[in-house]
Amino acid sequence: MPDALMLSNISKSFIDKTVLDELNLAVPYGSVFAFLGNNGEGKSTTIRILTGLASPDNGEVVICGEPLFSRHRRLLRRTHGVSVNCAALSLIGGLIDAPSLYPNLTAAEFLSIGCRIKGLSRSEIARVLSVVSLQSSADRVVATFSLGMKQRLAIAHALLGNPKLLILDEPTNGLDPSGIRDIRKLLAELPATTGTTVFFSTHNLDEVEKMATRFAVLKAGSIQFESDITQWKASQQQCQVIEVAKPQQALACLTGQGFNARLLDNGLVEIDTITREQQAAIHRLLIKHDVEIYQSYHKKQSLEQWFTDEHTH
Ligand SMILES: Nc1ncnc2c1ncn2[C@@H]1O[C@H](COP(=O)(O)OP(=O)(O)OP(=O)(O)O)[C@@H](O)[C@H]1O
Repeated sequence: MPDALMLSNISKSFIDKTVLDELNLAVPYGSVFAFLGNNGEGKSTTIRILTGLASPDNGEVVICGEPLFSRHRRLLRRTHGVSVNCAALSLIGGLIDAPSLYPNLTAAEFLSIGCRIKGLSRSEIARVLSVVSLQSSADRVVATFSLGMKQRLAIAHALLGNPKLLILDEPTNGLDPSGIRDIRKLLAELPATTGTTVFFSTHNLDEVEKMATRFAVLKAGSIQFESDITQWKASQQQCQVIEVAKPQQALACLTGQGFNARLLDNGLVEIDTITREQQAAIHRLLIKHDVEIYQSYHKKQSLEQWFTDEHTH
C-alpha cells in the first residue's frame, strides 16, 4: 500500500528566500502525523503546497499513490495559476486557517452546500456530523456555536466525501482547554472511525504527545528529525526524583553506588534510571543509610523540553 502522503525533494523559494529545500517526508496510512517547526520554518507553505494551493518550484507530492501536480491527467486550473490533478485532490480534505462558516445557516444547511459542490448525497451530512459529535446541533444556527463547535463543523466539512487524508494547519489554535480536548479526541480516533489519515501542523507539543502516532520536525527547509511517538518516548532519558531529609548524604550514597545523580536547585535529587529494579534499589539504599524519603516520583522528559533543548537554537 502506498503512503497516504509522500513529499519528494520539495523546494520552494520566495524572491531571495529559500523556505523549503529538498524536503522529503512520508506519512504512513492510518497515522496521526504531527508536523512541527518553529515560527517561519515553512509549515504553512508546505501545507499550502500539499493541498494544491501553491505549487513547489521542484519536487513531487503524491497522495495515496496519485501525483498531485501532474501534466498528464485531467487538470484543474485554479485562478492563482496552480495546476492540480483532480484525482489526487479528491483524496484530500483540508482545513487551513480559521474556518469560514456562514453564521446565519444551520450546520446541516452549511454542509449541504459542500455536498452540492462535491456532488455527494445528503446522507453525508448526518455521517460527518456524527463523526464530529454534532448530530444534535444539526439544526442550530452556526452563529450560536462555540469556537470549538465551529472548528468541529469545519472538520466535518473537510470530511465530506470521506477523504483518505485530512490536512489541518494548527487545528487547535485559539481554542479553550475543553475545545482542544474535543478536537484532540476527534483527530486521534479518525483513522479508526473513518479510515482517514491525519496530517496536522502544530505548536502545541503536549498535544503531539497526547494524540499523534508519528511526528516530524521541519527546520532550515527540510526534515531535521522524524519518529514514531512510542519509539521517541522509549528512547527518552528517564529519571527518579526524590525529596529527602539529607540531600547531600543521599547524593553521596547514590553516586558511591554508581548511580548518575545530581542535586537540583530546589533541593531535590534527580537520578538517571532505566529499570524499575534500579528505582527499587535507590529506595533500598537510602533507607539502609537512614535517609528519610519524603517523596519520590518517576519522570520522563516531555516532548516540549526535548524540542526546546534540541530545536530552538
Ligand atoms: N507568499 C509569500 N511571499 C513571500 N514570503 C513568504 C510567502 N509565504 C511565506 N513566506 C515566508 O516563508 C517563510 C515561511 O513561512 P510559513 O508561513 O510557511 O512558516 P510557518 O512555519 O507556517 O510559520 P508559523 O508557525 O509562524 O505559521 C516565512 O519567512 C514567510 O515570511
